[in-house]
Amino acid sequence: MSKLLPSAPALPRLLVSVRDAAEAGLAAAAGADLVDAKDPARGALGALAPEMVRAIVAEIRGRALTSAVAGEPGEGEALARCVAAMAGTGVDYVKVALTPALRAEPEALAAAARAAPQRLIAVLFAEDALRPEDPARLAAAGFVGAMIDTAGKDGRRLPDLLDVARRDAFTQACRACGLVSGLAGSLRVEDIPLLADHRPGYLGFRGGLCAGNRRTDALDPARIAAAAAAIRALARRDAA
Ligand SMILES: O=C[C@H](O)COP(=O)(O)O
Repeated sequence: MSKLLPSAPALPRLLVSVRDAAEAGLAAAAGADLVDAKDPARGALGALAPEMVRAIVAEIRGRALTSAVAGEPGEGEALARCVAAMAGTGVDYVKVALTPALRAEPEALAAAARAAPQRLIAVLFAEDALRPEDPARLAAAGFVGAMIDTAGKDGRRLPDLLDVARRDAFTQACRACGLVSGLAGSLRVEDIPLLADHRPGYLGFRGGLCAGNRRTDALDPARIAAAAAAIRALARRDAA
């Protein structure tokens, strides 16, 4: 497994959010490319305690890439602090939510990127205004990736909140400045072919891979395997 996520892969990688080491092992064994540490009981970007993230990294032992959520800091100083705390756990990538106001603060963004060099991914929410200049600003500040997720977790999925043109504009803008892009937001396995057409770096899942589609329930290894198989099937579709 390469240590780096490519910004323009032929096929998207599969990100699965996990809440503990047991789920991390299960997700990697079932086919997750990127095991993402997150507390689903604490909203869209709930951070786990650093000790739990260390346990997840230890469980994975290089079988997959790892990422961890550093939360949703509201202002510049807290941003770098949250990022630094998660970067110290040894994860491959740190994900942090950026409000529209924070996205317009170049110094705070650069300080955050310095706290996790070559490892920081911005999370933008589909409910907020997405500005065409966001990816280039993030790349200039030193971020390596940007993803869109949904904040509300109210049953609406990413395709309900962001139309094809806006999803495509986002992934294209990321590729143009060398950022890894991610798409997530209450996705289901059946969304994979549609969203893969935008050529994102990865597709992110939690609820859609849990029993009953409830993100606070346990991950279902059969659903993770089905998502991994759906991504592999894209290669056959594209070759046909
Ligand atoms: O980072 C990706 C996610 O954890 C998405 O969660 P969700 O599928 O429950 O919206």
